Amino acid sequence: MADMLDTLEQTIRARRGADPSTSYVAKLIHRGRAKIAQKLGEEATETVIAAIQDDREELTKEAADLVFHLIVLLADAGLSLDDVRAELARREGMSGLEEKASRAD
Ligand SMILES: N=c1c2ncn([C@@H]3O[C@H](COP(=O)(O)OP(=O)(O)OP(=O)(O)O)[C@@H](O)[C@H]3O)c2ncn1[C@@H]1O[C@H](COP(=O)(O)O)[C@@H](O)[C@H]1O
Repeated sequence: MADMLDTLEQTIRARRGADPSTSYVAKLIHRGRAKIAQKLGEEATETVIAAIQDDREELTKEAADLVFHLIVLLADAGLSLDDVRAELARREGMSGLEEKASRAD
């Protein structure tokens, strides 16, 4: 079965050039990188609030919004979830100290 995030990423990529009046992804990308980043920041804040309030249902919804907007931002920047996976896999193969040093580069 295809991973849900991979399917969503494909849909987001396909919607980038769609009509902004019918596609939220197209509308957001049309508004530019700074707007996408702003939305990601808002969703991150809402996720943090839900976590602090220990509201598991709201936390799940806000986390979904956060991941969705992160994929939109990555797509707009010409990056993909595979790039993030590769970075995480690279870190997994390192010792803790090596990983910390590589992030400081
Ligand atoms: N997963 C999502 C998804 N998650 C969140 N959102 C949208 O993110 C927005 C966040 O809510 P806000 O109130 O913060 O934003 P807003 O008021 O709509 O926008 P602003 O004017 O504040 O910028 C809402 O409009 C949600 O509908 C999503 N919009 C689309 N998708 C999926 O993305 C795919 C492509 O969607 P379209 O581009 O609309 O075809 C489809 O598979 C959709 O299911």
